[in-house]
Amino acid sequence: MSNIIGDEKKVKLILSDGSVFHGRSFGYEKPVAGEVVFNTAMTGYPESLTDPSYAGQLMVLTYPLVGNYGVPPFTTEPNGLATFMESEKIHAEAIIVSDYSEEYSHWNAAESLADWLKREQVPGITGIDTRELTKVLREQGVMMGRIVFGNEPDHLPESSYAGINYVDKVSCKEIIHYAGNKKNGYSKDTPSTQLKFQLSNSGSRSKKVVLVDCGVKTNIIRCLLKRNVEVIRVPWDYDFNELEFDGLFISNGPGDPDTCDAAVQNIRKAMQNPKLPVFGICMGNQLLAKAGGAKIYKLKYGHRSHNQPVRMVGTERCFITSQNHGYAVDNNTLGTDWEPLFINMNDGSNEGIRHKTNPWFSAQFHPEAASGPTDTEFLFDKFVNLL
Ligand SMILES: NC(=O)CC[C@H](N)C(=O)O
Repeated sequence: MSNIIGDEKKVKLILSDGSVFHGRSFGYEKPVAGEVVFNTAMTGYPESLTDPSYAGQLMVLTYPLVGNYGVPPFTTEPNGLATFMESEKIHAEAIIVSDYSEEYSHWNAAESLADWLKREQVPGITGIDTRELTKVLREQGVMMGRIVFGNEPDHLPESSYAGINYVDKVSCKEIIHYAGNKKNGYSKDTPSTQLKFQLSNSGSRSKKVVLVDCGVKTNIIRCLLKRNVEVIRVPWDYDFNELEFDGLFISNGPGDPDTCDAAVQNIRKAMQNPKLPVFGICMGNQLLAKAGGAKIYKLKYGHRSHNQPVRMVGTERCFITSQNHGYAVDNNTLGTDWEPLFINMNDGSNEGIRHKTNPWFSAQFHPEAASGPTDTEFLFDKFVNLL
């Protein structure tokens, strides 16, 4: 076996404030730049790397040991969805870890993280003091960074994150239909969740949901399909209003929601029907809020982890949630017809909104998890029950 440490090339992470972190390469070697963000989850690197919401970002994992359970095989279900990944490829620009483990062991592992990164041409760097790096990002806020190999010059072309429409880069390019899947079983709504909307009919025809694909994670589609709805996945800027459908879902997606005006206009048009059920997740929360007239701002260092506590407004119910976002809805700009649905218990920021009378709601966190806790999956039941 080759000595991976011996073969590793020296590599530098250079932050836009001038700080430099030295490490070693274990993935593909090409210089990259992106927004440096940290994720404090202890597991889930295959899901996070393939989450399209990480496009344009260099992902720092604060959990020190990474790679020890390898990477699952890339297989697809009959409907074309990836079985174990959140999309068909790695979307993060790079992964930055403290202690990469070349040795791996897991019943479902097909290859090492290093081999996967090399095949997908994504850099991975190890030996980085990720505690120190995270302290810098927490104190100064997220910033741009570059990864430079060996003796290459320190300067890559200028790059930025804000203002770039990453959604357009990762959204599907044409409409994709998925039939609902009765077989997987439809879990009934939890009566105790206290998120009450009037239930509409529950006829036998399977309901159609338009899914605005801003960079949708596989498990969101799966969570809808297993509740036996038909999903019509449309490109982020497609005007779906001419289609025949029973509910609107707005997906997660990378980057700055202020670059997604076309989607906001289409959502606003759909909201002319006050009875249409609408549910959004993450970027979907931000776009629904924008369609309702609210404003978005950028958090200092975002929420990326498996243990973000949120409280359902008007109740004492708290949930531990999976999150990945850098922007947030400004609660103070919500119109009088809207109210916060969830609040983050660490920093008080918005974690979801609801309309006071119409069946429109959204979550800033990820009820579909993948990876992370599944405690809020009942929100899909709420949505499907409204159809
Ligand atoms: N996961 C997401 O949908 C991210 C939403 C948005 N791009 C943000 O960073 O805030």
